[in-house]
Amino acid sequence: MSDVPFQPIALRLTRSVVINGLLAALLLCGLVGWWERHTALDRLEAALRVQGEELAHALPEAVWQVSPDLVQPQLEAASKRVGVAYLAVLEPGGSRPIAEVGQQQLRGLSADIDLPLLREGREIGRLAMMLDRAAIQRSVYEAMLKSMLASLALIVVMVGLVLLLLRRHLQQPMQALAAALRRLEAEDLGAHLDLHRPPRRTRDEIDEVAAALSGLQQRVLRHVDELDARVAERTEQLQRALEQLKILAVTDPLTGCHNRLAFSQKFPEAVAHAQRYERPLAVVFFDVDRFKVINDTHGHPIGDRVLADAGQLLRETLRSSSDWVARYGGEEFVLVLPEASLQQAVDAAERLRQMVEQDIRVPLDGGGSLQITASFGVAQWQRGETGEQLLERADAQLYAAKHAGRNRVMPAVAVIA
Ligand SMILES: Nc1nc2c(ncn2[C@@H]2O[C@H](COP(=O)(O)OP(=O)(O)OP(=O)(O)O)[C@@H](O)[C@H]2O)c(=O)[nH]1
Repeated sequence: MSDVPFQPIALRLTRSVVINGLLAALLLCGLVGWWERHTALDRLEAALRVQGEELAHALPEAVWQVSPDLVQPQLEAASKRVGVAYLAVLEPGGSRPIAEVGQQQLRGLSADIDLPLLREGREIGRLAMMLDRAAIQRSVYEAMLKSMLASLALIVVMVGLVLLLLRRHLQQPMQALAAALRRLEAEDLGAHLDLHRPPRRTRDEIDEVAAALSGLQQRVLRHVDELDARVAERTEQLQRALEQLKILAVTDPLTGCHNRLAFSQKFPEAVAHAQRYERPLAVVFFDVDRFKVINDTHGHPIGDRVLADAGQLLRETLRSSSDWVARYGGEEFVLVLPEASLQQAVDAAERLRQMVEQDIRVPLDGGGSLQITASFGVAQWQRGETGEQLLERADAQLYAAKHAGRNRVMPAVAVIA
């Protein structure tokens, strides 16, 4: 749309007013001229006839006195009238002129106006008048031309006036409206739509358009506000859901401990930290004793409850915020204790062993409750050791604890490299 050249509406309207006005004026002048041409000749002829009659009334006295000095001036005065080609006073009944003005066109022709000159009811001569039709037509055309020029001048004045009014009442307010709309930017849709029009008692279409645009502006603003609020609300919901998802992705749903995925991400970091800063790191394997028997005897729901209680106990009993626990698989958990010496890890495992034995009581359907025990394998990270090797050593200690009768803590002895 912006490729199309701009043309002010006032200019377009003015041009079409000028063209159509000129065409209308030409048509009007043509019609008037045509009408004038037909009637003006008749009117002029009638006027000349009246003048001839007045002359025929005034002349008899001078003719009677046979006084050409009196007749001639009257004929000359009358011949000055436009359209008179020839004027003559003729002898009564004859064609011989007593006095005449103009070219002698009467020879062999009959006069256009032929009036008797009467004295006391007796004809004492005749007044003959020939009309100059070419002069009459010329005067008609001159009158037409003058009226056309006057119409043209009137049209020019009218067009100028229309142009001024269009500029003031249409072009300028429309330009102000366009400028005000251009000022509305995405960041400031609320900018006031002011056309700076002088105060008036009435409203026009431009006021209507401006009012409609203001209404639209308010509705768009309200809609944008609603959208902003909705987006903010949805963003908050999404963020909460995302947080929840993040937690769920790394959490074992049954026990609330880290899951195997979280372990595989966090454990290498713990080992890398211990290696880089040469800090102590210990791991403790935890496994519920004879868990298969529990499942087989009391059913999987009770087995699940045992695992949930064990997981909760492990999570809540961990010493520092840097310690963490993951469900390694089945009924097996692994505790990762950064900054813990072997002894500290053994002490923690022993404390947990006692708590499992004393505190976990899973109520049974038939009455009473189920008491459990757990075995622990403990190992401390040694310089140069990989995470897998550390886990293998702790797992081996768990196996040893099981083998030694369960419900005990078995620490790994340091391996001399
Ligand atoms: N209820 C329940 N049972 C599970 C779950 N994961 C693994 N198990 C069961 O845990 C049992 C593990 O048994 P085993 O590996 O033989 O070990 P155990 O019976 O505890 O014997 P020890 O470890 O030698 O004391 C199997 O019967 C698995 O089916 C679980 O999420 N819920």
